[in-house]
Parts: sequence; C-alpha cells; structure tokens
Amino acid sequence: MNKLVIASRESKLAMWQAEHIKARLEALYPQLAVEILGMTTQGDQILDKTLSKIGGKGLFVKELEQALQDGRADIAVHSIKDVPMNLPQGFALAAICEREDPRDAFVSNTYASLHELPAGAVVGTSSLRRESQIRARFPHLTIKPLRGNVQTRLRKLDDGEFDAIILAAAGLKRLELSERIRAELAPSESLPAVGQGALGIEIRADRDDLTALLAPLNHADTAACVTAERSLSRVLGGSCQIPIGGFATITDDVITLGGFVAHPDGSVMLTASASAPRDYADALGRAVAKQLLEQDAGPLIAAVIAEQANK
Ligand SMILES: NCc1[nH]cc(CCC(=O)O)c1CC(=O)O
Repeated sequence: MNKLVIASRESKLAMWQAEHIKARLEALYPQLAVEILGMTTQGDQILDKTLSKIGGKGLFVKELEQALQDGRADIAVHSIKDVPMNLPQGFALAAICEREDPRDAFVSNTYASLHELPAGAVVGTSSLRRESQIRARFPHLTIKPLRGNVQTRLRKLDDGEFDAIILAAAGLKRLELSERIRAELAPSESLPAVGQGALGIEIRADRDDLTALLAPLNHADTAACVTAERSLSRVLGGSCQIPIGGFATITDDVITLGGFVAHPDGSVMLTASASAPRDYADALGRAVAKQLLEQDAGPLIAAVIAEQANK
C-alpha cells in the first residue's frame, strides 16, 4: 500500500484530529502518502435542533462511512464520543488512540467557576449529560441550548448569549484554545461522556490489509477504558437522547469504571462503579450497567426518551 485516504469532518477540530493521525502514519511509514478527504455531515448542517432531537451521534459518522464503503477513503478518524455504540454491519474500529484530557471545561469571560455563577446565570450546553449534572448541583442556574462546532460555541459566548459554556477540554486543547478554560471539572463534578477525549479509527470490516498498519496507533490503556465505557453505554442504549456518563481509569492493569444515568432536570441521579482486571473491560461495563438497571435505570431512560419526544 502506498497511498491512504483519511475521511474527516471539516470542522477545525476534526481536521486537527485527521492531520494528527496523518502525521503519525507518515512518521511510522515514510513511504506512505496520506491524504485527507474533508466532508460535511448532517450533524454539522442541522444546527438549530439539539442532537437528541435530530437523531444523535450517527449523524456525524454516516457520510464518512459512506466514503469508506465507496472506496473514496480507507479510514475515518472520529472523536470516539461521536461514534454510536453499535457500528453498522460491515464496519469496525481498528484503533483507539491515546486519550487527551477527558474532562469537561468551564469557559466564561466573567466567572472563574460554576460556583461563582449567580442565580439565574445562563449556562450554554446542549448535552443532556452536562445539563443534568449542573442542574443537580446548581439548581439556581439556567441552562440554554448551544450547538455548533467549538469556534461557533465560543463566538456565541463572546457575543453575550451566555454567562458561561461547558466544552470538552480535549477539543480546546487540541485547537490551542487552552487559555479559554477557566476551570476543569473533575470527573466527580461532571462525569465525562463515554469516550470523551479519545480518537477512534474506523475502517470497513473487510479491510484486513489495514489492521496491522493501524495497530501501532492503538493505545492499550485508552482502548481498555473506552471499551468498558462503551460497553456500559451499549447495555443502557446510550445516545445523545439520554443523560448518561461513563468514565474509566486504569492503574496497575485494573480498570475502574464509574457511570451514571439521570433525569435532565437533575432530580434523579443514579450512579454506580466497579473495578475489574483489564482483560474484562467489556464485562466491567456490563456489570456497572447492571448495577444501574437494578436501581431502575430502565424505566428512567424510557421516561426521559418519551419526554424528549414530546418536547
Ligand atoms: N459533541 C461534539 C464533540 N465531539 C468531540 C468533542 C470534543 C473532543 C473529544 O471528546 O474528543 C466535541 C466537542 C465538545 O463536546 O465540546
């Protein structure tokens, strides 16, 4: 193989991520010519509705999968957070790369932290996960929807539509916008989204020729943690339609996974955690999901989905 094409969304963050993988592949394989095919997805185009209403995460990946299917591209680079828990038939994740900062970031031009925000202050986020956790701890704040790519969200903050916004620290750091971060939210304050901060490389499942080539990009610890997180979310039917979080860490080959399911208004917050050896990442995710289901996460999720549909 002497040429490889990467399919990527065209947002600045997606392009940074694609360039990053391109550079890593070129360093590994000096003979390989790597090109990037930028494309717009439905998730990028429909900006006036929340993700939970337009159908969620799949909207950011479908067009890229079509390019893999047609042979216009060999690999697709995604924020693994945006990748549905079940890939469509015929596609596979070939690598999960080392994670950037997994935390959520508090961004404001006026206030240094969530604690400083006065009653009625407006916080921008369209993530039900972020919304539920903020409402549970700070019921006096107002949450307003905020969509668009990272630059768009920052511009809306700067235009004065919000007192503060919450973004993934990883995206800001990659775009050299770290100085916008006023505070990083500890996982105990804002449990990250499943996979947040990690990149995933998707291929067509029949591209055996790519498996060995991409293997060096896989980061074993990140892959173990993200596998546990995605397993948790998969059991619970996780998507952007429900407030769900999952975050795993690994120390001495033992993975510890915490997860939650909540009502968007923060009135119900079910939490669970467990640990397991690294080879049991998938089972660990299922075990933490089971703990949540034993706390009646099932009816809560059904009720939340029904409420969202009626909004
Ligand atoms: N939902 C969009 C999205 N997908 C991935 C990231 C950030 C980077 C990452 O998690 O890898 C973001 C932006 C955000 O949540 O602020």
